[in-house]
Amino acid sequence: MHIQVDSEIGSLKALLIHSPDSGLGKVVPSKAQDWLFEDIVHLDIVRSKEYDYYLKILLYFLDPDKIKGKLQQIDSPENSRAFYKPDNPDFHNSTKVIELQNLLTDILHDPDICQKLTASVCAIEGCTYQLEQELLNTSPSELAKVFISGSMANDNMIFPPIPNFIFTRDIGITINDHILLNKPAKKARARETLLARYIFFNHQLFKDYRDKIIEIPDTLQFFLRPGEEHGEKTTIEGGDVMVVSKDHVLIGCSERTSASGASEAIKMLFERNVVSKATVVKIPPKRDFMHIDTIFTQVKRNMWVLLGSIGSQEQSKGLDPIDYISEKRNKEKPEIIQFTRNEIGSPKTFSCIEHLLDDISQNDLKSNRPTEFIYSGNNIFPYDAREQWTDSCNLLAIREGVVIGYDRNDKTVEAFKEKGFEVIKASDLINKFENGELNPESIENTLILMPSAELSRARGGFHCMSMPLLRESFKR
Ligand SMILES: NC(=[NH2+])NCCC[C@H](N)C(=O)O
Repeated sequence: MHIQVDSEIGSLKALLIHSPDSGLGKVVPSKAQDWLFEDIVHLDIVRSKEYDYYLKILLYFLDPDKIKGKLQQIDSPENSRAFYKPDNPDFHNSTKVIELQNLLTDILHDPDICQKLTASVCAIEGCTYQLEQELLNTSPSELAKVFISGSMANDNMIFPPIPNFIFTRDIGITINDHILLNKPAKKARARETLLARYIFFNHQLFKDYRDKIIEIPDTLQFFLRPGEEHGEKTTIEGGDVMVVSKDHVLIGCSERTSASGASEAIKMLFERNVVSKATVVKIPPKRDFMHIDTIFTQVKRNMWVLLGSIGSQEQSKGLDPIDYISEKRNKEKPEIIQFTRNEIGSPKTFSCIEHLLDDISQNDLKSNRPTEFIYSGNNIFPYDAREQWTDSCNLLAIREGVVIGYDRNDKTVEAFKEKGFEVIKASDLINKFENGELNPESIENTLILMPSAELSRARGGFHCMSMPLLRESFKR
């Protein structure tokens, strides 16, 4: 396995994903908020009417042999979605679109690892010794399901599910040939981190990269502080880390990534020579902005989608006295601080997000065209905020100019069309691929729309639902 990601938009060649497991269908309303869902989702619809399309699109672009010309067969009712079920013998088993659950199953075949991981999971979930023994007698593929869904084969819930495991972006980030593991802010995501750590350090796939995995330790001061709740934990989640060029990484300081998390990450990336420039984007610690990738992502070397209220627009003062009296307008303004490896002591600042993104497009990526911005909800209130909440700004670039997003963000879609983008529903695109009318190589400047009514309730988009491992090197 070759691992290398040096941009947000180079052609995607391999990624880690996790398809919605039965745990998503066990979120209860009283725990939805604690488990970081705002609502409960309908599992069957999330899978067969929504996520399966994501998988088909990914396979068509990354691993077409698995799917091309075979869809009628794959999707025929008598196959009951076997192709999409990780534990089924007819699972697609792509080595480009890689399912985390299967990597977990693989490592659990090693008795030593199985024992250690079972003990660790039982420790963090407070299981009895007897339950631990029972789990040790469970087959690797079943055990992987239990660790992820929290339920035994007989459907008994033994610990909470980890429904956010579908957001593979957040568990780790590939930065060039290194993998930065997360340190989650929320308890609901702790087991995901444990499983991911075991996978990256033990799976054969990553065996050449073990000394390139970066883990962020807690600071000593943290555990010496009195009390149970620590406001200033060292935390970092993948949605806050963006590799915008081979030398430059953005790190959000947000509800999920603390100042010390960002600072430790920068120090380690500089020490190991992974990048030479790191920019911290400090955003308000709000639920709807949980990570920086919920408010902006990249579409092309000179094009970005973002939420206008955190950009320059809102800050410009007009002829209304309130602009000068009220502080409110500036509250959402991010603070942007850029460090370079050799001059940490003299950071540079940017006055607004557009200036930073423009600098990246022009100077890091050497775009020879003016930088353009597409705004959530076409920058019209209240659609800007509504559509950001349903991930209008959280797009996954399959390659430069070809991005995947939700079908529910109508005004943002209009904004894309105004910039000359083709907009096509995933199901139509797949049909056109199947009947030969279109082929993945020739698609450009396109926004692919995924069905989203249920999936969007999980509060993340396709940028969150992907952890790129390999992108074609970005040519400047
Ligand atoms: N990179 C992201 N924006 N991830 C979104 C994660 C959504 C998830 N429900 C959470 O709150 O943790």
